[in-house]
Amino acid sequence: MIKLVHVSKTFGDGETGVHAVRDVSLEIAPGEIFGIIGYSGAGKSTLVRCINLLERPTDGTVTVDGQELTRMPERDLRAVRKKIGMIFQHFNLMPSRTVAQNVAFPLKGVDKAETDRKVKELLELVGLPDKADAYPSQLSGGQKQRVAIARALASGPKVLLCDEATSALDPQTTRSILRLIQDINQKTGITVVIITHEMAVVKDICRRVAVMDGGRVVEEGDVFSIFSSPREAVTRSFISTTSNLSKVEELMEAGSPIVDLSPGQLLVRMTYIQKSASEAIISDLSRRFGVDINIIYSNLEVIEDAPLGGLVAVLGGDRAQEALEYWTSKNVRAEVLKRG
Ligand SMILES: Nc1ncnc2c1ncn2[C@@H]1O[C@H](COP(=O)(O)OP(=O)(O)OP(=O)(O)O)[C@@H](O)[C@H]1O
Repeated sequence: MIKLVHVSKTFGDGETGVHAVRDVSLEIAPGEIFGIIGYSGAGKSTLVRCINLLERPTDGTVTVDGQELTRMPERDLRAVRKKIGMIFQHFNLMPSRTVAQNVAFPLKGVDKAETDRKVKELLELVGLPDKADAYPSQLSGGQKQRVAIARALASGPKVLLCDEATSALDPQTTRSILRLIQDINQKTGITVVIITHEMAVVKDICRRVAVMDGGRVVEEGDVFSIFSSPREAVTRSFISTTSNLSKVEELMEAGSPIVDLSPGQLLVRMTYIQKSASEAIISDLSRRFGVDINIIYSNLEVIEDAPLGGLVAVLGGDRAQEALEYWTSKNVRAEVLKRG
């Protein structure tokens, strides 16, 4: 649905030029929810604005739904942009217009009866059927984003670009907006691109993710693989924000008594590395090898129907080392952090 080939965007030129996006190639399939994550300044917003040519790339090609946008003159892009809806962190609603008028904005030229029908349908879809006559100032942040989503969908787009769409919202409202986007994706098959600096958002809703750093995509893959086997330091640092498993290093540095070991004990971090890993693995290990497992941190959840995450634990018993090897054979990565 979306194909970027060697896309670069430089603002200004010469020594003062800013290379916001550098040689990015990506393919996003129809109906997929794709995440682009990166720290502030990584180039995410610029890249997403290249998808609808709000920014014209300095180099490379952008193809959406089979049409190469980078070859089109500006006047032809207006029609193409109707296929690409966009929502923003600060909603960008028109304050002097009602909710219904905001949603109807992209429907200019459509007759009144059809516009009214469409607006009603969209407000029902986003769960705000009773807010048609309200003004944006009378709405909560989550409700404003729902209106913005309805407006973005009014022209019947095939792609929805979400630029930090939940960054101004509290965690509970974030979840409800992500559920709504997921619901719309499932009902309509719309392709969704989510720009975010929050790994929790990626984990919650995306099937695949690209990690951006310094204008480049440094790592890309399905969410389970990226979480279980990150290659780049920047990816690991994002993942650590959604897990407490790296906190054990802080305990070790601080010399905490929690990580003092008796002779023969092992301090281990285990993480699932493949979807085939089984959740019964801990009790199984304990029974099979007679090891005591004292869990210090655990962070387990289910992504794509497979357990993801792991735990930090102290293993004790004569067969602790053997038990570790058994874990490894069960698609679990086991790192020994300290030996007693
Ligand atoms: N119109 C512009 N003119 C000049 N430089 C720009 C322009 N837009 C973005 N930049 C620069 O390009 C780089 C990437 O910015 P961009 O907004 O794409 O990053 P981002 O990852 O979306 O960060 P944030 O989440 O903070 O918006 C930054 O160094 C920024 O200052």
